[in-house]
Amino acid sequence: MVERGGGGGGENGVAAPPVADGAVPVAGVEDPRLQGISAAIRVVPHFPKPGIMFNDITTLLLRPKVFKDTVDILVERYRGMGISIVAGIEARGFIFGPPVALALGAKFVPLRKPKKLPGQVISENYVLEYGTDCLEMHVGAVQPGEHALIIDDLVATGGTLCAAIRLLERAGAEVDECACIIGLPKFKGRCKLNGKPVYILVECRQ
Ligand SMILES: O=P(O)(O)OC[C@H]1O[C@H](OP(=O)(O)OP(=O)(O)O)[C@H](O)[C@@H]1O
Ligand SMILES: Nc1ncnc2[nH]cnc12
Repeated sequence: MVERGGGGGGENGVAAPPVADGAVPVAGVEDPRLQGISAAIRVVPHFPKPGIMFNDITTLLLRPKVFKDTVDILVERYRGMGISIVAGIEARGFIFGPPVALALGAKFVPLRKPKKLPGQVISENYVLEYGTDCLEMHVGAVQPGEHALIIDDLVATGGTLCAAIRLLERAGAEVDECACIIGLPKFKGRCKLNGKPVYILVECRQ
C-alpha cells in the first residue's frame, strides 16, 4: 500500500499528509456510550474559517459522565497492554491524554507546538490544510523500546498524527496505536497512519 509522507521529509523537508492503509475497527458500534459521546460534540459551522465544520469537544467536557465515558473507553482498550507512554498532542490531546495516562499508570509526554518546551527537543514538520506546522518533544522523555499510545481529539488529514508517530519513533519508542475521539468519515473508522493503527470513537460530523 502506498503511503505519502510516511518517513518525513517531503518537499521542503515537510511531510505530506498520509494515506490510510489498513483496517482497524472503531469502538464497537454496540457500545451505548458512543452515541452520547457523539451527541455531546458541538459542530460549529465556518470556524475558524469559512467552509470548516468545527467539531468542538468543549461541550463534551461540560458533561462529566460523557467525559468519563470517553476516558473509560480508552482506558478499557489499553489497560494491560504494557503501554508506558501516553503522548498527547497540543492542545486538545492534553485534555484526554493525562487521565488516560494516570489510569494506565503510564507517563504523559506532551507533544507541543514550536518553542513551547524549555529543554532540548526534536522536531517534526507537517502539512496542514493551509500551510505547515511543527510538533516538538523533549529529548529524554522517551526511552528506546518503550511502548507508546498517542492521543488527540480529532484526525482529519492525519498529518498531525504522522508527525507525532515520527517523533516517538525517532526516540526509539514503539507506537502501539493512535487514539482519537473523532475521525473524518473518509477514514470510515478504519485506518493506519505510517503503518500504525488509529482507533476512532466517533465520526466527525460535517
Ligand atoms: O489530522 P489533521 O489534519 O492533522 O488535523 C488534526 C489536528 O487539528 C487540530 O489541531 P490544530 O492544528 O487545530 O491545533 P490546536 O489543537 O492547537 O487548535 C486537532 O486538534 C488535531 O490536532
Ligand atoms: N473539522 C475540525 N474540527 C475540529 N478540529 C479540527 N482539526 C482539523 N479539522 C477539524
